Amino acid sequence: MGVAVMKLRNPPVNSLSLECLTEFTISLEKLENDKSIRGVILTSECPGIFSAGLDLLEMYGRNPAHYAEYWKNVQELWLRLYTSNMILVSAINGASPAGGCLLALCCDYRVMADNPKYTIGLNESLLGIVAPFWFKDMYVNTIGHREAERALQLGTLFSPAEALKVGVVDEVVPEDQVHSKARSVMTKWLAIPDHSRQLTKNMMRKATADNLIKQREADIQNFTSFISKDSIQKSLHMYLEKLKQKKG
Ligand SMILES: CC/C=C\C/C=C\CCCC/C=C/C(=O)SCCNC(=O)CCNC(=O)[C@H](O)C(C)(C)COP(=O)(O)OP(=O)(O)OC[C@H]1O[C@@H](n2cnc3c(N)ncnc32)[C@H](O)[C@@H]1OP(=O)(O)O
Repeated sequence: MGVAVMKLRNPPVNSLSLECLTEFTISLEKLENDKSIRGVILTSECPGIFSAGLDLLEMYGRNPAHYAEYWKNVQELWLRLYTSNMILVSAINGASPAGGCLLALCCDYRVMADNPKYTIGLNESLLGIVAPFWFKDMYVNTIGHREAERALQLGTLFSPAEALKVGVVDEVVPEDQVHSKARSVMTKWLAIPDHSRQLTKNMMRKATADNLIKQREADIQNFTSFISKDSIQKSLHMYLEKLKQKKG
């Protein structure tokens, strides 16, 4: 039926390394250029994790040129996903913090597994970093200004039930039904003529995408100088240590 399934596979936690981001963007571009493909189901092959978000090791202990290159690729993936002409449905089969949530928010419809261990949200503030304006814009577009304001400040990671209530996801289903539900949602969306759906999607999303396009270079510079600060590097170090200690 012209639907591709993209499975994130970067064990152990599907963090979005530079290599992973680049491969993702290229795969997406290929699908976009393949006229037989009208929809993509985005999911994960890592058990219990949709995506741990941006790779913290790409943002810690590197040089400014690396940060700039990394951020350019994060922007590129976001622009491609958010403005895709294809129907994107995410089958969220695991934890989805920060950049993981961003991937899901780019989709036209989000189905999440009903497992309270899985959480989703833009938790950047908990790491001592700040979600950039275009993450924020997409959050506001999805859940409204008040909910986004609160969730961004608190770095809230929502359980599936909470995410459904606030509108971060569109549907919560038993874990073993996430993929079948994503497929049935896709079937419904495929019934809409592409041209009218695409023009409508473009009308809804263009201003948000253009907001980044017109200041991409400044955004890269902001990110690079922010992430290079000693205080921010210290916060990231502490967060990485906390992740390590969780194990021991
Ligand atoms: C003024 C403003 C201007 C510009 C903008 C400026 C700022 C920048 C904004 C940047 C936006 C950032 C977006 C992000 O996505 S940041 C990443 C946020 N992600 C997280 O907080 C998730 C952290 N991870 C977890 O919570 C857990 O790992 C998870 C995903 C729930 C899985 O748990 P579990 O199965 O128990 O696995 P472990 O925790 O044991 O992890 C295994 C292994 O993976 C490492 N790891 C986890 N997450 C990441 C990651 N995101 N990047 C890199 N590495 C990660 C973890 O440390 C373990 O490593 P080890 O070596 O110990 O095996």
